[in-house]
Amino acid sequence: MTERAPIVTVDGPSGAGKGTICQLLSKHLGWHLLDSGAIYRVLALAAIHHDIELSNEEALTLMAAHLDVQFLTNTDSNAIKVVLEGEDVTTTIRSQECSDAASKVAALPRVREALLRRQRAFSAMPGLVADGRDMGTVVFPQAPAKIFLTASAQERAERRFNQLQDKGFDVKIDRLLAEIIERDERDINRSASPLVPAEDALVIDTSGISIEGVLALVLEHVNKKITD
Ligand SMILES: Nc1ncnc2c1ncn2[C@@H]1O[C@H](COP(=O)(O)OP(=O)(O)OP(=O)(O)O)[C@@H](O)[C@H]1O
Ligand SMILES: Nc1ccn([C@@H]2O[C@H](COP(=O)(O)O)[C@@H](O)[C@H]2O)c(=O)n1
Repeated sequence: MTERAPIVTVDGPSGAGKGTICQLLSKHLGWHLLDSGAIYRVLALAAIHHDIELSNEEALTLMAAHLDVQFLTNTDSNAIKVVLEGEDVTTTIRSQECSDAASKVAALPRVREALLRRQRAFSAMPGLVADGRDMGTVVFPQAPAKIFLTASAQERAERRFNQLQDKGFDVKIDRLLAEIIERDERDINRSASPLVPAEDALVIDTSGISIEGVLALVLEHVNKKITD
């Protein structure tokens, strides 16, 4: 019988620290990493490139099933390089336009359905750390360790502000806060796979906790559920 890879799911709203924690955790454990948000971002970018309306569920579902995308992991840092139709789009998909477009295509039920198999294919030995909105509820409901990271919208906007300022972008905190609230509302209120903690998830409010502090809490839970 083939052994099932252990899975840790990390869900939560934008800016809660999922990507940061998942990269550190996957490196620490030596496990694979799924950045499911990047899949929705890539699909949104492909739609923009091919002039497909972000509400055209039929065309987007077809595109989702045939998307020519590669996720290449840097073995030193576990950072992921994203290649769409032969082009490195790692930075492009992080733009505000792609964030907004991704949350629009992600609200379409058939698009989500079409991406399920692609996401589940990331599960492989020795294990998987899966980052997203519905990893613990829909994509990997059988995962033994589930985490839901959150923080106040104000704190998440401030984190994003610092992140973008460090990269040299001219950003306004009020605009970032409004965008975070708008994206939260769309993710929480959609009918398909809404953003909600799995019943068996450990919810961690990371407001005022350092990245190292959050990682320690996550590792404690993972050790209890999986590696102990
Ligand atoms: N606990 C924390 N304390 C302070 N800053 C943090 C913390 N966690 C993450 N950050 C910082 O917040 C920013 C956003 O974090 P990250 O990209 O990991 O969030 P995310 O939940 O993956 O967001 P998204 O879903 O939009 O991709 C980064 O600059 C990161 O360094
Ligand atoms: N499992 C997921 C992951 C992401 N989304 C949607 O994609 C948007 C971008 O995700 P990031 O994590 O990269 O910020 C996000 O706002 C969600 O709308 C999703 O629905 N399910």
